[in-house]
Amino acid sequence: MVRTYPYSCLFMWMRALIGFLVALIIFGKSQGFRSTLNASCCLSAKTLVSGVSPKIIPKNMAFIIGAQKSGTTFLFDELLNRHPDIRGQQYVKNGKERTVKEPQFFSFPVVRHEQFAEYLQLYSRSGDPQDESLTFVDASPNYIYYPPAACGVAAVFPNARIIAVLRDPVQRAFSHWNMGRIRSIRNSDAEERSRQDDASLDEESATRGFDDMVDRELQFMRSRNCSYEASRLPASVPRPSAEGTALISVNKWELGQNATLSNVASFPSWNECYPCMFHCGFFHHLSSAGDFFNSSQQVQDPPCMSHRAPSILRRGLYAYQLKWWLQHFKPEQFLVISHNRMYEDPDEVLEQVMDFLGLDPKKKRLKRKATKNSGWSLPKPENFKEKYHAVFSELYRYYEHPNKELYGLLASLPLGHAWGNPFPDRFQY
Ligand SMILES: Nc1ncnc2c1ncn2[C@@H]1O[C@H](COP(=O)(O)OS(=O)(=O)O)[C@@H](OP(=O)(O)O)[C@H]1O
Repeated sequence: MVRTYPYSCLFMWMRALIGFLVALIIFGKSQGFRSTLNASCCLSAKTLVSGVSPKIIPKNMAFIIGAQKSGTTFLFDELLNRHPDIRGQQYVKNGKERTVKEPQFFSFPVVRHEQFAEYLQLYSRSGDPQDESLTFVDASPNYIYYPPAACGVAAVFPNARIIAVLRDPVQRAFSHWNMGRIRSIRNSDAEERSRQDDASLDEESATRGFDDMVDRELQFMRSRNCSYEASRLPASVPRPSAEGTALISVNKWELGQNATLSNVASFPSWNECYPCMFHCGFFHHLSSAGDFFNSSQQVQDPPCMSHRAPSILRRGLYAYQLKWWLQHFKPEQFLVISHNRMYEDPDEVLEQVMDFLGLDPKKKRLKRKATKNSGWSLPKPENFKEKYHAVFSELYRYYEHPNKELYGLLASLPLGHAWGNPFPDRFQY
């Protein structure tokens, strides 16, 4: 038998249905950012958080996301020194308590909740995660560069404080190359060392000099239309393909309302340019981040490998990396610090960071004279000023446009206040 409804009843139902749909749209709008994130992003909050006791998830997390070689070690060490409510991951080695600066947990898209539990447990060794006066810090300077990190952190710590220290990208690139060079010297055995030219050593490509590394990476970026040079990327240049994997799409955060980003439309986003870092072939087969380092898969996917190494120039393209992070967090969650300012006036910058983190001012430890050169400060090769003079000049020209984009981005956001002067326009020896 077919039931019929009087019009008034039908009207009520329709009203209820419309009300329900409106509520759904409103709710969806407020949640849309996050649900899109979970659906299409590298790391789902549900996967991670399920199976982990909420009691071990810190109430306050802060992330020093980079950039690599920008004084992040100094910043992390000094924060721990200057405020008792700052905590890092803690573990015991050879009977001694140690603090981990760089957990690097969110750099990898393949992580399981067991590993997340382990990540959290190391924090809970240094304090009660539920204690709201404490701030737990993860200072992994490669987070700014790896797209999965932004969505991973947002998925589990949506209220996190994000700190970025940015250094002149040319000096940063050189410091990075120099670190690889020195590591390579330390790692290679004596016989190997005697055969190699000291200045040409590098961890990723053991015999390359700085100029060679720069050339190689520039060519790679240009071949993909992902060098972010204004002269090379007119609006008509086709956007890079997704390399067989789904492009990551997230709704834009409210950034657009205030920001006046000059040419968002003509440049591919950071994750469009390097989508491989999300779903890279070698990541598919691995069950843990640890496996990555040991796996032979690393060499089985050459196109993806070139996304990872070498990357001394790409790591200095801060504007595009920050725009990606800004799609996951509100602008007021960020503090961007100029490396130069931190070097010139470490006390003032550290005060600013502690205030940003909302730490109890009464508990600040007595101001101590900061050691200017703590962290990694490595000997530079002889004759590097003469040897690399031309390439330094070329790089200052190269970064002119990306830096301009960065300054525009910072000026248009409420985080601009922590920023100092623009980067120097020549190499400071
Ligand atoms: N106070 C202060 N202010 C600014 N810069 C400083 C400071 N202390 C150390 N440094 C320099 O920072 C460089 C190391 O950076 P990181 O600690 O971020 O390196 S790492 O990514 O963790 O390897 C490294 O740069 P280079 O010496 O050019 O390699 C350090 O000398």
